[in-house]
Amino acid sequence: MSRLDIRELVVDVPGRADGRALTLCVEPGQVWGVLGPNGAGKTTLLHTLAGLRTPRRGEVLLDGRPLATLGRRRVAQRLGLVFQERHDGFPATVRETALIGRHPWLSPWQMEGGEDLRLAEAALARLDVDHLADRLVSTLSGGERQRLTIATVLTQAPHLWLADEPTNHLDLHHQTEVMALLAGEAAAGRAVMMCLHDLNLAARWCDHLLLLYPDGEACWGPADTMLEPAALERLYGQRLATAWVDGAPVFVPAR
Ligand SMILES: Nc1ncnc2c1ncn2[C@@H]1O[C@H](COP(=O)(O)OP(=O)(O)OP(=O)(O)O)[C@@H](O)[C@H]1O
Repeated sequence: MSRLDIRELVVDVPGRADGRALTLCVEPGQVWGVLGPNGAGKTTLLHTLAGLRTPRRGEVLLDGRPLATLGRRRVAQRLGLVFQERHDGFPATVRETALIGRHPWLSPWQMEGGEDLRLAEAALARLDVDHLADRLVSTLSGGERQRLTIATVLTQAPHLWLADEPTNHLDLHHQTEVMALLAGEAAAGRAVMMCLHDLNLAARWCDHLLLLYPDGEACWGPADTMLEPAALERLYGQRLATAWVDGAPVFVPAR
C-alpha cells in the first residue's frame, strides 16, 4: 500500500503569499478531508499532490520517492485522481470510459483483456451505473457522470485516492454510497484524501482534516481535534449552530 509524504509544501496559488507550509503524511487506512472556502486552494493542492502542478516550495514523496522522479505510469498505478472538472475528448460509452482506468496497467497499444473488463463492470455496478454501460457519456445526467468518474478511478484500483469534491452532483443516497466506498477503500488499507464542501460529510466520514484558509494559513490533524466550531466559523466566515447526531457533530449555518 502507498503513502504520501508532504514536506514543507507551499502550493502555487497565483498572487498569494506563501502562508503556512504543509508537512503531513497521508497513510494507508486514513481518510483525510480538505476543507476551505471557495478559492482557498483545495484543487490546486490536490493537483500538486498528483504531480500535475509544480509546488512553489517543498516536495511530495510517494512511497518515499519524490513524485517528480517517478514516471506518470508508475504514479498512475498507485495514485488515482477524481477530477472536479471533466472534458470529454471524443464520444465514448460509459463502459469504454471506465476502461480508461486500466490504461496505466496496459502497455502502449495493448487492448484491454477479460480481467480489465471484469474490473470495469464491477466498478460500474458498485457505482450503480452498470445499466448505462452502453450509453454515450454525453447523454448522462450530472450525478450519473460523477458516479462514472468515480467508477473509472475504482477500475484503476489505486492505492491512494485524491478526490476533488467526490459527492458533487450526487443525491443524498449516492453521496452516502460514495463516502462509504471511500471509507471502505481506506479500511482495506488504501489511503484517501478528498476535498469537501459538506462539513457534515467530513465530520461523519473523515478521520483527519486539513483546513485551508484563503490567506494560505492552514491547520491539520485528527478530525475530532479539528472540528472546533470557532475554527470552522473563521474558516468559512459563517456563524454555525452545532448539534450531535449519531455520535458525530452536525453543523448548520446560523441565521
Ligand atoms: N491559472 C490560474 N491563474 C490565476 N489564478 C488561478 C489559476 N488557477 C487557480 N487560480 C486561483 O487560485 C485560487 C485557488 O483555486 P482552487 O481551484 O485551488 O480553489 P478551491 O479551494 O479548489 O476552490 P473551490 O472551492 O471554488 O473549488 C483561486 O483564487 C483561483 O482563482
